[in-house]
Amino acid sequence: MDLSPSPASSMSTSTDGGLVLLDGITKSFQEGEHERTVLRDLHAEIQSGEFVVLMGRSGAGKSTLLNLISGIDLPTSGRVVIGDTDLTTLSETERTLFRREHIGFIFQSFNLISTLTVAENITLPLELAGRGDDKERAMDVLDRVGLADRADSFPDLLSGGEQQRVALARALAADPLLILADEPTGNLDYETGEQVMDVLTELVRDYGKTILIATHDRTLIAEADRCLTLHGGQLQDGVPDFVED
Ligand SMILES: Nc1ncnc2c1ncn2[C@@H]1O[C@H](COP(=O)(O)OP(=O)(O)OP(=O)(O)O)[C@@H](O)[C@H]1O
Repeated sequence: MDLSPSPASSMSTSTDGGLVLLDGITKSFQEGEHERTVLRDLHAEIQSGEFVVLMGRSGAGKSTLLNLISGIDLPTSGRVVIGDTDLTTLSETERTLFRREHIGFIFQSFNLISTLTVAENITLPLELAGRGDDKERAMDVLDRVGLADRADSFPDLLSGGEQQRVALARALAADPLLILADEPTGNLDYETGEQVMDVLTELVRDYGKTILIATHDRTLIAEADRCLTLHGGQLQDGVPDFVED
């Protein structure tokens, strides 16, 4: 497989337009002598351009699933196919390269590098993906999240909401086809979380991105094309009928 950097838009989707295919995913963790199965023969497909919200009780396996889709972790069995690439056939290094090029990940805890400026936090992943030190691109996405004037600041000087907006800019900068967000507003107060989600929703729509967001925030369901709920190790279409923890 050729993993050399290429425009993300060149990645083809499977013949029926599916961008993400989860085919019989089972994920178990060893806990001492016991094996704990979190995901069990899970099947799902996400189409290119879809905005999907992932819900489920605490401990249902949302982070586990996002880690499998991003190739950070591997399933115990089953296939994770992104476009025409089966991540389960790649080495760890190949999965890292694939992730840099095609997937933007937004974490609950922002995960910015405190010793780099805001702009450098955005250009570093671009450099790692072989796209050079693209300051113009960094300034463009920073402008879109309303933080162009903070480009030379260090992340610790920014508020939580501002730091998460930088993380959104970083996720979008490499022009990935797929964005994964793991409770992106979990560390923010309600109002700031709403502002960050407004920016994220607008950018995802404007840039035509496919996004899967794990969240407990039911207000996001109205923004989404589809809601998937993790329950009993499997994905169900629709809104959870239980009260979230
Ligand atoms: N590396 C690991 N080793 C062992 N168990 C793990 C590991 N990662 C996750 N788990 C277990 O898998 C289950 C699902 O965890 P996960 O973090 O995916 O849930 P979640 O739905 O994201 O929860 P929350 O909404 O609280 O963030 C939990 O019981 C957790 O303890």
